[in-house]
Amino acid sequence: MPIGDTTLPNVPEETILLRPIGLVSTWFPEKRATPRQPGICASSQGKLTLYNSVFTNPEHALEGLECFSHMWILFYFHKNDSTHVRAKVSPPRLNGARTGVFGTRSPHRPSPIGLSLVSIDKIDGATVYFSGVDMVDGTPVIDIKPFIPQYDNPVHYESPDSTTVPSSRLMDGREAENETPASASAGHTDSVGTVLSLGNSMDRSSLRVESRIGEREAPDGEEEISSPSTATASISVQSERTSVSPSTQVRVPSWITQPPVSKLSVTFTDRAKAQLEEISCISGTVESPLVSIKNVLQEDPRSVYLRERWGNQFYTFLICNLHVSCKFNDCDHTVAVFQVKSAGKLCECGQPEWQCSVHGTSC
Ligand SMILES: C[S@@+](CC[C@H](N)C(=O)[O-])C[C@H]1O[C@@H](n2cnc3c(N)ncnc32)[C@H](O)[C@@H]1O
Repeated sequence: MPIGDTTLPNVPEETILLRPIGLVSTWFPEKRATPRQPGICASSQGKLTLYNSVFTNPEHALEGLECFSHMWILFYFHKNDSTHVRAKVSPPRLNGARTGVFGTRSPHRPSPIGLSLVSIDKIDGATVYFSGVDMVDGTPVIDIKPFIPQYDNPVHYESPDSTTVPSSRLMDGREAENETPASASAGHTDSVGTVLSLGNSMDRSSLRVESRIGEREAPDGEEEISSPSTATASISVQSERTSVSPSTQVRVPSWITQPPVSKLSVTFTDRAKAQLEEISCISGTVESPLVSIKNVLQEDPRSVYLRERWGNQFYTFLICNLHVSCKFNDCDHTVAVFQVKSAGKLCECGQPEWQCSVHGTSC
């Protein structure tokens, strides 16, 4: 087909049918307070169970995936309320500024497909257990693919032994082997012109971070009127290795590296702590939910609309078997958890009862 010809043969403009391969189970029954990217709750676990209908033996399709530490999940934003998609969205971390939907990771897009990089914990039959969750419970999965830094990372280079590239931090905060410097750039940012060493002796790569005004990712797609941001920044990945070509420069806007909104400080009242401890006696799983609650709240899960319209408001959400109530204080960038109630027991299999379809109410 000639370049520029926008008509594709045999692909009707509005009807590409895709078949989900399975569903994910996560701790987040609602969109509200679901982490905006997998790295926010890097240790929060989810699982993907393949449908029997896709393959007669779905576990066969997973053979070989266990050799990889991470995988991409492509999923369908099935809980989007509106079918009306706008060209510009207001990501919460852009603090009200609008930007083009394709310049964001907003769920509100013409083809509502999500893309998350997660860490593979275990594969058991037709189920993949993973860490790093930004999906609502029950989200349909369209596809999964192994994460291959040699393919997926623009800073591709040949290492001397061709398989060993330096270990460094991935976006989900875990250590991973076979990772190249660019994906390690998140979280290693500094002010204008700072050169950051990745600290590995093998490739001696360094990051030059040139950023001006700060903003950051994590859109929720809400449309609100506000002044557009003109902030720009670039991250140049520089390497002393000769095999790295100029095309390895990676650029992101400064709202990824330096958000205009600060992280919140999360506190628990004594009452909330006591309630958590009490629930922990029942479920025995409080430590991770506690960490997850903190991680969710410090990133401010509210939409810009909620934040601007309702200011220092009470906010409640569900996480695992917990119903959490808190209060934001936007003046001092704090959020206090004042109540944690049980939102149902945990099933004997360790999942919240609302989530367990196998055991249901019998346990
Ligand atoms: C900002 S998106 C990012 C998803 C993915 N990492 C990406 O970049 O494409 C994550 C947010 O989408 C929303 N979300 C998650 N699962 C969803 C679903 N099944 N339907 C609708 N919205 C969903 C939640 O509000 C979550 O915080």
